[in-house]
Parts: sequence; structure tokens; C-alpha cells
Amino acid sequence: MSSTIVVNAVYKDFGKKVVLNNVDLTVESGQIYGLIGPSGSGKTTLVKIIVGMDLPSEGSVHVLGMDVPNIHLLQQIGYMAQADALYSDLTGEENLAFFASLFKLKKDIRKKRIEYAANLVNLTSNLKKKVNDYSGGMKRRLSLAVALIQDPQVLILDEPTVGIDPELRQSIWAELHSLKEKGKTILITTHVMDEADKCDRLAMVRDGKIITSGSPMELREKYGITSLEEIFLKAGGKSE
Ligand SMILES: Nc1ncnc2c1ncn2[C@@H]1O[C@H](COP(=O)(O)OP(=O)(O)OP(=O)(O)O)[C@@H](O)[C@H]1O
Repeated sequence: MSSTIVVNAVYKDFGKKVVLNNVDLTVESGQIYGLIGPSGSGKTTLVKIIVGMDLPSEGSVHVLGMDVPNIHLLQQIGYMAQADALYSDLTGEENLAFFASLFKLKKDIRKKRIEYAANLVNLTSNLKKKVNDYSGGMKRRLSLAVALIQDPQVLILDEPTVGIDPELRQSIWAELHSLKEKGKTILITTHVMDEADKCDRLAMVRDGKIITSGSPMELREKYGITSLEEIFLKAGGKSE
């Protein structure tokens, strides 16, 4: 197994506020890695630094063996942000076609990828509608389809299933597992504990630090708990 994402001693401040404090993280290739932690703990900031959208104040990040930021990584990383970045005057299909065009996919491949991504998030029958007329959940689903459009090697998803109903959530998770089987590496942030349970490995972030990490099973054993929800309570109170 090789390391797809390596975060080395990352520190990030915004003025006087320290948001990430000496974070180390390694995500092996083919893993689904979950970041959990309370609101404001630094998960989104960490994810943005890994994608290359923000720079660390100190420390370094490597993805697929390349220093971040790196233009060659754009094609390799599919990123779904917490806020939807979509063109609301365009239809769902036009949005997907636009993002696909950024990656210079051949016409037949582009068509297949748009069909695949729309189908995965159950938007096929709504593709001709303007995004303005989409519900919040539909916009989230379209954002996930955009993140997948170029068939990236690495997927970084910031709370991807917020506002998505349980049935579709299950089918999205089934697809994430099948992408993992194909060797993709997936980093996800979540507040939903049954989703955390579907990850191969978890790190809990609190006050800008990773306070514990391991497989869901290891964490349950370590803290003597049966539900991951309790990790928030048991691990959350103190740094290790
Ligand atoms: N550009 C910025 N300038 C100043 N402070 C910021 C900036 N971006 C984030 N922060 C602060 O950094 C802290 C961590 O925010 P972040 O969004 O990374 O948390 P999070 O764990 O993703 O939270 P949530 O689960 O609510 O999304 C917060 O206190 C936030 O206010």
C-alpha cells in the first residue's frame, strides 16, 4: 500500500487564531478515510489545504507524491466543497458539461462521464432543469457529480451527504465503496456517525488537532464503547 495523501506537521493560523496545530495525517491509497469532529474544529480548513485551495502557515502536504499546490493534481483530485459552486443559470447538464470541458475529455468519454455521474446521484431526469430550480439536496447531488466528472484518482468530499435522503445516501456510499475497490482514495468529512462507521479509518479533529485515529473497530476497542457517537464524548474532552 502506498500513501496517497501525506500531511506533515501542518499549522494554520488566521491572524491570532490558530486553526490547525501540528497536524500529521496519512491516507493510504484505496482507503476511505473519515475526518470527524465538532463544528469549527478545523476539518474544512485541513481539507482545503490538502486540495491546494489554501496554504498552510507551516508544514507541507503531498498528494500522489507531488507537493501541493500543483497544477498537475487538478485532474487527479475531485473536490466537493461544503458550499455548492455551481452555475445557477445553467441546467444541471450544462454544469456537468462545463466542468467536464475543463478536463479536456474526449467527446464520447465526456458523454459517458456525464451519464454516469448524473445517474449516480439520481439526477438524470432533472438534467434539463436550471440549477436555480433545484432543491438544496439536488444541488448537493450535482456538486458530488461535478467532483466525480473527470474520474479522479482522489476524491475529497466535505460533508457530501448533507441534505440527501437516506436511500440515496446508501446508494452513494455503495458507489464510494465500489470506487475504493477500483483503487480510488477517498477523504471525507462527516457529522453522521453511521457514515463514519463505513470508513476504513477515522481521525477525530478537535481544536485544530487530531486527537485520535484508527479504524472504527480500533476506536471502539480503545475507548470501550459500542457506538462511535460516544467517541465525541470520551475522546473529545481531552487531548492525548
Ligand atoms: N478564512 C478564515 N478566516 C478566519 N477564520 C477562519 C477562516 N476559515 C476558517 N476560519 C475559522 O477556523 C475554524 C475552523 O473552521 P473549519 O471550517 O475548518 O471547521 P470545521 O471543522 O470544518 O467546521 P464544520 O464542521 O462546522 O464545517 C473556525 O473557528 C473558523 O471560524
